[in-house]
Formats: sequence, structure tokens, C-alpha cells
Amino acid sequence: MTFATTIAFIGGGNMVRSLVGGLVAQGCDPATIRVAEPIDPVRESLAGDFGIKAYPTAAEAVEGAHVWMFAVKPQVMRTVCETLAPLAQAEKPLVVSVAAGISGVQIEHWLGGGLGVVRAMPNTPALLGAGATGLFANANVDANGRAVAEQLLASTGPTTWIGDEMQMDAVTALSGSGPAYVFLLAEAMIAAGEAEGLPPDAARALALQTVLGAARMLTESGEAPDELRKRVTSPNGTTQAALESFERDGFRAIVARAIHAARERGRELSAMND
Ligand SMILES: NC(=O)C1=CN([C@@H]2O[C@H](COP(=O)(O)OP(=O)(O)OC[C@H]3O[C@@H](n4cnc5c(N)ncnc54)[C@H](O)[C@@H]3O)[C@@H](O)[C@H]2O)C=CC1
Ligand SMILES: O=C(O)[C@@H]1CCC=N1
Repeated sequence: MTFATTIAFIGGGNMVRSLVGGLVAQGCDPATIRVAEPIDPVRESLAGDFGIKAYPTAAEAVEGAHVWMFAVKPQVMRTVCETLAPLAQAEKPLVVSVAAGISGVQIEHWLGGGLGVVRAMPNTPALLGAGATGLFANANVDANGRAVAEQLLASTGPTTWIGDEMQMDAVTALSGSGPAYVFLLAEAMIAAGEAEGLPPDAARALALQTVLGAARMLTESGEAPDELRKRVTSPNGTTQAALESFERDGFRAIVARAIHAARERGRELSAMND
């Protein structure tokens, strides 16, 4: 897959490494990708690993680019946008932002108004083309802008358009942060396996393959998660003992509270950066 569109990423951190890696792996021409990243080794490693153009400042990277993809921390979005506002008004790019909690209204206002802004919430499995992305477009984004944003993110995995921007904090809490929840579960399973006497290497290999196999069954079998769970659970067997322990300890409520905390943090980030 190739893009005629030139895209400039502003920020070259973890998320951009995943996005650029996903794009290049899908056949996007590295010559159409630019990154602005002030930290020398981070910038040089992105340029070296992917063959893209990398610049120390955002102004250099965005000039003439069709899409400006903001991927700096939410706390610096305002300053970065306001610095680029005169250039944005001159060039009228399609703006895409992955910053958690920062609204399209805020971004458009900081950039001087009158711009199409797409909020995208990807996640780090984008690096493997296995990402999940929620997208929201403001009223200034036309059908072509939506198609460009969708094509950009779709090369890193499936995309889902969200009709109500208020729901983007829930998307962030579920799928944006979600890989970390699975990684935490894997860490806990490995530690528990070791605590039960397994050698560390064996605990790790068995836990990781179990997560992979379960994820594939969830996505490839067409069966609902509860049905797959029931098939593992022999009456009065070992799984039932574990699941009853999870339920007694409030596993579902723990997950719900964690995702709620993430959503609330998204709202706080929006309010504190207004
Ligand atoms: N890490 C993740 O899984 C996800 C992150 N996001 C969002 O992506 C954004 C970036 O997150 P990460 O990549 O994890 O953070 P990060 O801290 O790894 O990357 C941010 C990068 O921006 C650079 N930067 C700072 N000021 C800059 C400027 N003025 N111009 C250009 N670059 C500048 C920093 O040097 C840093 O390398 C955040 O807004 C976050 O909410 C969204 C979805 C998932
Ligand atoms: O932790 C964060 O704030 C970002 C947004 C989603 C994943 N990482």
C-alpha cells in the first residue's frame, strides 16, 4: 500500500514508532513520512530503522505536508499547536491527533480555527499491523479527509469511527490503554507460575503462548468470550476453581473500575490543558 499523501508526525515517541512501523510494514513509501522529534538519539533511531525523514523541530517537518499528525504528550499539545498556528493557517493541512483527552475543539482553537481535525486513538500493537483505532472527525473534515485519515490508520489494523466525541475518552480507556492491561495480566500469570514452582523460562513461555492462543481464539473462532471460557471450564475442575476465586475477588469490578479511572483521567487531561 502507498500514500501519495505526505504525512508529518509531530513527536517521535512510542506511539509514533508503532504507527510508522505499521505503515512501513504495510508498504507505505518511507519518503512520504516525516517525523519531528527533538531528542537526538530517538530521532536518529527512527530515521535509521525506517528510512524516513526526521527533523529536530515541528516547523521543519510539517512544512508542505498534507497531514499533520500530532503525537506529543497531552500536556504539551497546547504549546506545540500554538507555535504552529501561523503555518497551519497558511497551509490548511488535515490535522490528526492521537493525544489522549485533548478534544478536537481545543486543537482547532489552538491552531487558529477553521481546520479539519480528526482525533485518532490507536494502540501500540499498530507496530505489528494488529492495532485497534477509534476515529472521530470534526465538522470541517470532508469525505476525502475522512478517507485519508482512515487509510492512514487502517494500515496499522482495524478502525472504528465514533459518532460522539465524548466517547473518545472511553475508547482511550478501553483500547488505547488496553494493551497494558493484557501485559499486566501476562506479568501476573508468569509471576504466579513461578510462585507455583515452574522455572522462569517455562512460566514465561507457557503464559505468553496462552495469551496468544486465547487472543486468536477470541478473534478467529467467531465464538463469544463467555462461550470460549465455558469450554475450558470442566465441571468441578481446575478452571472452575480459578474462576470462582477471580469472581470472589471482584475481578469484573476491578476491570470496570480501572477502565473508568482511565476514562476519568482523559477528561482531566482535557480540562487541565484547556
Ligand atoms: N503509547 C501509547 O500506547 C499511546 C499513546 N497515545 C498518545 O500518543 C501521544 C504520545 O504518546 P507516547 O508516544 O507514548 O509518548 P512519548 O513520550 O513516548 O513520545 C512523545 C515524544 O514527543 C517528543 N516531543 C516533545 N515535544 C515535542 C515537540 N515540541 N515537537 C516534536 N516532538 C516533541 C518527545 O521528545 C517524545 O519523544 C500522547 O498524546 C498519548 O496520549 C495514544 C494512543 C496510545
Ligand atoms: O497512557 C496514556 O495516556 C496513553 C494514551 C493511551 C495509551 N497510552
